[in-house]
Amino acid sequence: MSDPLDAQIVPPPSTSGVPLENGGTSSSRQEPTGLSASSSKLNGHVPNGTSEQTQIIDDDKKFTPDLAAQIERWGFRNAGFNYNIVAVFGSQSTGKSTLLNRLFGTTFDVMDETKRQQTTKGIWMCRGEGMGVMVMDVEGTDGRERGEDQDFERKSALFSLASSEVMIINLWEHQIGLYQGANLGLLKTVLEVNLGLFGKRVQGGPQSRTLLLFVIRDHTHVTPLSNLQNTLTADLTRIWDSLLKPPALEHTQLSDYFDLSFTTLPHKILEAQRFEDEVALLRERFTMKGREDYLFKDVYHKRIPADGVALYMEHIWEQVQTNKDLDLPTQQELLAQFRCDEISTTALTEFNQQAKSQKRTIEAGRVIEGLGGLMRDWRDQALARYDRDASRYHQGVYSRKRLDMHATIASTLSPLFLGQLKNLHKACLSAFKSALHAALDHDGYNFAEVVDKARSNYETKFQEGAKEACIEEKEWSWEDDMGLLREEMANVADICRKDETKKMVNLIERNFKKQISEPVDVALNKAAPDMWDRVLGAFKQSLDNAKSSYLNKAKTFNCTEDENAIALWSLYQRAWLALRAKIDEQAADNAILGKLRSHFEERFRYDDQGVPRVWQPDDDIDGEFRKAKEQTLALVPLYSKISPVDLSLEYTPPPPPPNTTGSSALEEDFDFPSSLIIFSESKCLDITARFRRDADAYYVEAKRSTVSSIAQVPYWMYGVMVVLGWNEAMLVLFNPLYFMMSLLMATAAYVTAKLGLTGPLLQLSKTMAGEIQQQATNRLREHFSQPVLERPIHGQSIRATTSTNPTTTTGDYFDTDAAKGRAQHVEGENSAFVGQ
Ligand SMILES: Nc1nc2c(ncn2[C@@H]2O[C@H](COP(=O)(O)OP(=O)(O)OP(=O)(O)O)[C@@H](O)[C@H]2O)c(=O)[nH]1
Repeated sequence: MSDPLDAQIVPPPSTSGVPLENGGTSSSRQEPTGLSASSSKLNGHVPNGTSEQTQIIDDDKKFTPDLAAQIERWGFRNAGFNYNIVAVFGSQSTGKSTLLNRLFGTTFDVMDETKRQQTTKGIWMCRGEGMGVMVMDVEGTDGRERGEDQDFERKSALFSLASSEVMIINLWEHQIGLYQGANLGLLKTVLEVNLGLFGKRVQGGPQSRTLLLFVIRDHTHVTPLSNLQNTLTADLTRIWDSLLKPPALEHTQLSDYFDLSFTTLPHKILEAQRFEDEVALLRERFTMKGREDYLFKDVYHKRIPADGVALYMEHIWEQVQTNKDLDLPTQQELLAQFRCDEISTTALTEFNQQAKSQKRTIEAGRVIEGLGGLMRDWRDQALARYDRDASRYHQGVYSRKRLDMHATIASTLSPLFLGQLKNLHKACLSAFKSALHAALDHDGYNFAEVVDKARSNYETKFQEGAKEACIEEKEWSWEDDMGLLREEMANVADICRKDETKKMVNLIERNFKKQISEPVDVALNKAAPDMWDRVLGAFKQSLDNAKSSYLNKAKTFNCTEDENAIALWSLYQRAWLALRAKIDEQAADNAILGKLRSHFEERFRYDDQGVPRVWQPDDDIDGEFRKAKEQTLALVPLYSKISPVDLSLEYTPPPPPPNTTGSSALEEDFDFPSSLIIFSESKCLDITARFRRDADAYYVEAKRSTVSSIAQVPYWMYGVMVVLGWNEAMLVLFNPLYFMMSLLMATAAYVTAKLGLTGPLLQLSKTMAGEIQQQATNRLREHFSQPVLERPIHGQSIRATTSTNPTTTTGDYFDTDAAKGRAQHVEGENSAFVGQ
């Protein structure tokens, strides 16, 4: 018999002697040459467990619950089929136990010579010493203790036949030929129960045979073995023929079920040595597998794995006890089911612990590296454990239970696989996002390339991880998850693309604003009829630049034509609004008034060469004022609307592309025609009025400046001063004190000049003088800004509403003529003041 696990079974240690009756040992008793070696060779895979005997069926016909444990103690737990069972059958006190102890080194009790009463009650079992044999000592038949009760005899025969490979029939030589003495009744029982037991299987051909080994004791050599053998064979055949067989078995032969073997042993006491020698030779037939007359042939084996023997025997005995039909195949199947379940449960317990160890990690959302390998290991280990123990049982049951076990394993591992897929999915998606953002943080990326690279990278990672974890290729699948991941990555890329497109448009818009800022400032600050031509020219130029930079970048974004159309449309709108914002900045109230004022000043306060004018009393201030004012006021309508002189420069925004609804917030607010108007009509009037007030103030100031020039000190006054101050000068020159002081001052002036301090001193003096002048001017202005009526001036009064400060004017606007009249009043006042 071959078993893949045989090699793992530890060989039993050799023994120096075999136990004799009642547990004694005989060191004098020699094992036949080569026995130890051969038995070790034969049963090397079975550990040499204890030879302690156990009563498997007691006097009350009860089966022991301890057999399984005992078999394990004997070391047969993992022996598989590498064991043999032998039973002995025969009349009471015919030396059965003695024979077994001698043959197998067992420790069965032997009858006490002095009492001559039954020793073996029920059925006992013991492990053969140094060999993988379970030996059954069956209660003797014809026992006076059981009297006419042959029930146990029958049952024990049935039980022995169902379990053992070799049944030793033990009988005295002198019993042969006698009906009772030769145990013919016993033999009849054996054959009868055999029919009931194995008869059913004859229809399909006998599958298991049993060896009946006749051991003829106290052989005197008077009758040769061959004669005894013939007699016994004839008796058996006769009994077989006389049996009432079921019709289907009518023509079956004894040899269909049994092999017969015969041997003799001399008298144990009279020929002690020969007895021992013969026993040793017989023992070799049990232990030396290579011998031709080896007794434990494979064909006799009942094919019950060692770990199931106890259970099998228990079931058999239960059936026998309840007088039920003993159907061995069914029993074997039942046993297989029971044992396969047990083995599977044991294997699954360890498997479940292994699977549970990784469950938490998966539930925590982490990906377990090499989970597939782990799961494969757990599964294979569990199946291997199951195969090792269960494959020896009924093949149908074994395969069926294996499938069940496989399904259980798959269903236990499935949540781990699904969890791993989920975690893998999440991890890949998040890594994809990070990779995308990391790549986009660098300048000069190609969006399409970045997305393709990241997508293929994480698709491959997911695929590899999923494939690795998918250990049930037929039942589990990951392709749907892969599809989902692809979709989600596409969505992420799409969102990212839109964000990046927005960023790009914003950047282009910023650049656009920078580009148009200066040309617009320059054009609007220098008002000219072609002012808008220059603004729109710069706008179009910048817009073309913006469009080409968008299209260049958009190529790498894989944008569709529609998306490009929408983005460009939005860009045009934003560009136009940016231009409008820039214009609004330049056309704000104060800014536009400033522009008008400076335009007016350029023309009114400076001459044609750009030199500031010093108004002389005979200058045509009114004419210049009117001219400059009209020219400036002509700018207001120019500023009020964007309208180029060259119509080709007119800008018309492109129509919105189809399907743009909701795509841009600008769409609803954007009204291009009204955006061309910078000032409304009322605003124009307002600006005009405000400018006029400013211009009037300039006019008044110009007029006043002529008065100031008239008020200058005449040159002859200096001559008068010299004449009148002559005496004082002489006084200084001729007075030593004054002279010394003058000399000191002159020296100080010289030193100052030499030290280069003249400049700072002059500057200081100038500043001081300027400050004094300023103070004086302010005082004078304050004085003149009071209503004339409040001042002690003769002459006629003027209206109290006038003021020199244009910004504080609160009265009605007055036109040029009114200003002229008012200036004349002021002029009169100033003359009066100077006169004073
Ligand atoms: N004449 C003779 N006596 C033997 C032989 N072998 C054993 N005996 C004796 O027969 C007696 C019964 O021996 P057991 O071995 O107890 O016989 P048994 O058949 O096991 O007896 P039970 O278990 O009571 O049925 C003992 O006194 C033995 O010494 C033998 O070969 N020849």
